[in-house]
Amino acid sequence: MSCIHSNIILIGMAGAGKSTVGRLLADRTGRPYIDTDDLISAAGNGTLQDILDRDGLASFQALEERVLLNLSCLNHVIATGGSVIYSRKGMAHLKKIGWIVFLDVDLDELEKRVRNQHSRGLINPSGIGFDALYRERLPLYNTYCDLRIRATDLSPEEICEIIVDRLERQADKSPE
Ligand SMILES: Nc1ncnc2c1ncn2[C@@H]1O[C@H](COP(=O)(O)OP(=O)(O)O)[C@@H](O)[C@H]1O
Ligand SMILES: O=C(O)C1=C[C@@H](OP(=O)(O)O)[C@@H](O)[C@H](O)C1
Ligand SMILES: [Mg+2]
Repeated sequence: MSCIHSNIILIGMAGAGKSTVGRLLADRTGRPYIDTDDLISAAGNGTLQDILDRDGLASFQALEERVLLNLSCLNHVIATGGSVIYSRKGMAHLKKIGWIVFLDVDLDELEKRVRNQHSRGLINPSGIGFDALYRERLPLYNTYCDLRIRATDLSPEEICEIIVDRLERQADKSPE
């Protein structure tokens, strides 16, 4: 989908910077900001880890899918949680309503940023380590994205700049 009037949707591993970049990008572009983690928290009455501990993995994933399918906004910046790529229906919906940007950060850097792997509410259906989770998810992020940014050595401002630049180039190409 063209990125001009649609939502800009950030995907990537936990710790990739989706929420940080999302807020910045919303400020820069004047678009409202949504974090699907906040919607899950509100709908599930608790932190993500609380919901996971209380209701279990399948319920969490059903709730996440419901939240994704209920998104009907236009022109927003949407930061997702790292686990969205496990919902085929949810991702099909996101593809329809937005332009999907994958923040691709190397495993070493993610491990430095995500120290609280066991209390962070990570969705890990196969029960594997963080490195294996990264390898399991990488092809999914790559499959679903419209733009991949190799973000390991970039600041949030630089990532934001790349996305804004792409938006502006897209706008230049569109007919009046
Ligand atoms: N580009 C970046 N460079 C360095 N640290 C970053 C960058 N983006 C985010 N961070 C830091 O990484 C951590 C996770 O960021 P966050 O935005 O919550 O990621 P996500 O929403 O993808 O899980 C935070 O401590 C944040 O300050
Ligand atoms: O990667 C994951 O399994 C998850 C990442 C979290 O969001 P962030 O990617 O914003 O950290 C949150 O959605 C949930 O705890 C599951
Ligand atoms: Mg986040």
